[in-house]
Amino acid sequence: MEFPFDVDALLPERITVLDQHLRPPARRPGTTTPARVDLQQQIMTIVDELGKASAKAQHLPAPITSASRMQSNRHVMYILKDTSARMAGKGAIVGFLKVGYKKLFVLDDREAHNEVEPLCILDFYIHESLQRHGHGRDLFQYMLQKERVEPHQLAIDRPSQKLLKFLNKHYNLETTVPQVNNFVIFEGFFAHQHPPARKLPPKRAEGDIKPYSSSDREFLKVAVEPPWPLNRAPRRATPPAHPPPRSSSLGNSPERGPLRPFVPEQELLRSLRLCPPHPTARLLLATDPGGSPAQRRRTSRTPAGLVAQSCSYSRHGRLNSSSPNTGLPVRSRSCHSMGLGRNPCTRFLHRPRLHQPSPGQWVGICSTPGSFETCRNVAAPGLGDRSPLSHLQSQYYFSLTEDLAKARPHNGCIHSFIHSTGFIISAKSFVSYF
Ligand SMILES: CC(=O)SCCNC(=O)CCNC(=O)[C@H](O)C(C)(C)COP(=O)(O)OP(=O)(O)OC[C@H]1O[C@@H](n2cnc3c(N)ncnc32)[C@H](O)[C@@H]1OP(=O)(O)O
Repeated sequence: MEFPFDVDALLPERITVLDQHLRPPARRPGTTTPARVDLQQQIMTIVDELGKASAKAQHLPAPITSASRMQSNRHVMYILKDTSARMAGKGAIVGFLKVGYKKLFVLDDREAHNEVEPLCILDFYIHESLQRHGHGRDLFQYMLQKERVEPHQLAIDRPSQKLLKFLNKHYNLETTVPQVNNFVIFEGFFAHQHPPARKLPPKRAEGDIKPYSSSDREFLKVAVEPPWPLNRAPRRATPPAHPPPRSSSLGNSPERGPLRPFVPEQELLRSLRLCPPHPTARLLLATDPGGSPAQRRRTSRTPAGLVAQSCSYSRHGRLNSSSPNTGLPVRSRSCHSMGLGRNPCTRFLHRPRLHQPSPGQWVGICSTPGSFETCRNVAAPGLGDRSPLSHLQSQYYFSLTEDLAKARPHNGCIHSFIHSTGFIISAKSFVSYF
């Protein structure tokens, strides 16, 4: 990739490492030095152009690498310059590799959750005219040495087919450990729990819960795939027919498509709290023995969820049949079809109806796409005990109890799922419930 300025002088080394400051490297002695601000502008132009080229190569609707994203994240970019004779003069850029540490919740091969902070491969691109010439390997190898990591310790953010083949060829990475998020990890990831895959403290204060561990590609999300556990892929020994993010990366592996604005979780939650109840909800609340949402939030036992009765989904595919566990009526009708699915106020309607969870039982919720929270369902009065599982990347509720495998998404309704009792549980209602 060529630029209208002297790339060769701007980046004296074959590989340049950039962090969030995007500082221009020191220039070779004897080189004329333009104003520092101009140099930084040139660096930013390179980063932006590389990001665009990478997005195009990966058929992404928008770049996931840009100067502004670099400045707002603690990512590291390795930029490879073309040092060949044909590029004598202004020089050219061959490609780049972007990495960064991310707090992730990953499943091990026993499907146990592990909170780790591995180095992640976030973006990787070699110019089309120079692919399969070993440049990618040079860059990758340099990064491994600089970051002092082994390939199997890495987590890869939605790798492309080419990258999977690359990792297989150069580093023998083949068998993946299925995940519920967009990240792909390989066998051996848990073999060495020394940094960079450092385990995080098991618990953190409620206020610390943040919607983090999101994939850099999260904001590109548009379509909702069948959620976990429905889309669970078996452990495989060979690279998948489709890129793992779409097949083995479970839960939120969107198809690439047009951009949709991402609503931050806190914003959504704020709006949830401020949002007046849905008119129907008001009606229900008026006759609700459970009292105000605040009261319910402090109650671990709830009366039957009204909408759970009127808007539930039959796992047995019968209309107006009864739930096998509760005897209550269930119908194959989605929240969306009732016009309720995306209304935050439906939390009042989708009253959680767990089958009297026992003290200390874990139940999971997802409050917004791309973030996840869990609450310990405590029998004692008071607020539920928030867990650090907020890092889990799932668009769906799920239960961490023995019912987990039976939990199913509500038909097309991304904010609710069907508990094994047959009741619809809304993530949002759960937030307010606790
Ligand atoms: C987390 C993420 O960043 S996912 C996005 C990864 N980036 C992309 O998919 C963008 C387009 N692809 C590229 O930019 C490059 O192909 C990269 C970065 C994946 C690899 O860089 P390269 O310089 O081509 O790699 P290098 O030459 O060192 O290794 C070649 C090997 O990579 C794999 N590979 C590279 N290109 C291809 C391709 N078109 N088809 C299949 N495999 C490929 C193969 O294993 C290949 O070995 P082979 O030629 O013997 O089959």
